[in-house]
Amino acid sequence: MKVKSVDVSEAVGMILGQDLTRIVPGEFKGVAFKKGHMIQEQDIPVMRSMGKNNVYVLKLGPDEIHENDAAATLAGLVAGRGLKGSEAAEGKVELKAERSGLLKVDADRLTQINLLTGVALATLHDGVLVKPDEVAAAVKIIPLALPAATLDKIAAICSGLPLVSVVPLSTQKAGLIITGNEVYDGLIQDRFAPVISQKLSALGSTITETVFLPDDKLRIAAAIEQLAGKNDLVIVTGGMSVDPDDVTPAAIRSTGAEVTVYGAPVLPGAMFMTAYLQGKPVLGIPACGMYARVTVLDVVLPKLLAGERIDRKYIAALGHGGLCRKCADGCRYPNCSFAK
Ligand SMILES: Nc1nc2c(c(=O)[nH]1)N[C@H]1C(S)=C(S)[C@@H](COP(=O)(O)OP(=O)(O)OC[C@H]3O[C@@H](n4cnc5c(N)ncnc54)[C@H](O)[C@@H]3O)O[C@H]1N2
Ligand code: MOO
Repeated sequence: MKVKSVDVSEAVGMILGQDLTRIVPGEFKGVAFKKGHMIQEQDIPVMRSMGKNNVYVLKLGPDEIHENDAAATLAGLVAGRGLKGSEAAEGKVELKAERSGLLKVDADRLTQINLLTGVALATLHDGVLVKPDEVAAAVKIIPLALPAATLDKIAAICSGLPLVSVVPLSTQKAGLIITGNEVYDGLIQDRFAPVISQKLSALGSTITETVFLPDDKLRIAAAIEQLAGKNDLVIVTGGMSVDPDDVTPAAIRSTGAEVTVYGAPVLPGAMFMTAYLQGKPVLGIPACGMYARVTVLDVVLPKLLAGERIDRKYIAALGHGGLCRKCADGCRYPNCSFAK
């Protein structure tokens, strides 16, 4: 990168090599044009009014890319579907969500890119829900000009596979089974159904049918099979722990469903179960899902609705951050460390 002095009238399209300060007594003193700015036609009279008839410009070498061009290229390489890039300015491009959905980030390749000198790529956490127009990631080029070879390395890391994307949630029908002798017999009023219904509808899905059953393994299993036949998803609440009356895990198993997880390193929600009955998810939700503001269900549901399989490895990885802080001054989830 070389610096040379040119007449401002010849500087259009060239890159300014220094900050230009403008002073209007009593009104303004500050940087009018920043180093790295690509000089535009309309800048010329302003520069002349500042007494600048000649300016220093940067001449990029054949293997150097201006920060804005490099940022735009980097953004294009890393962004997958559901994201749109802003105009590059000061070496930065923001990637905004085009729609609401689940943010997917490949954290390993993200680190590989950030290990390269001169580039910075920051994202929200993998697995968070984003709203339309929310900034989900930002790329920044650190020097004024980036070696072209760095972009080649990034292209190789991305190799056509986007690193960040937004996956829309599908609208699903769910069947709900509320277990518990005390609820079934009317000794206490059900408090679970409204909570599950609200959590699903907040994500655009619905409960089509709610069935109340005592702690009876065979009856719960039969209801699971029946509801799985009519819905995309079955949710069973209560009876998930270790008391003699806690028969929900055994009922789910007895349908022949493949249990991928029983026991999650997420508190609240440790006694959670995920199983698949003929490909349809069956979720066992422990009683904490009824009173705790946020549990493992809030973490898993968006993922499920984005079409992902809930397997043991995914649940095991939630352990790092899986402990809720139970903030005394009010819950801020999802803007906190829980299950990130
Ligand atoms: N010895 C152990 N005790 C407990 C364990 C354990 O591992 N060992 N786990 C604890 C954890 S963690 C949780 S969470 C709960 C899990 O509870 P369950 O899913 O088995 O829930 P239940 O025993 O069926 O009920 C507990 C409590 O909640 C009331 N309940 C249940 N469903 C409803 C409903 N639909 N509406 C209103 N209230 C409901 C129920 O009446 C009980 O009072 O277990 C811990 N204990
Ligand atoms: O399933 Mo209980 O999981 O942690 O409160």
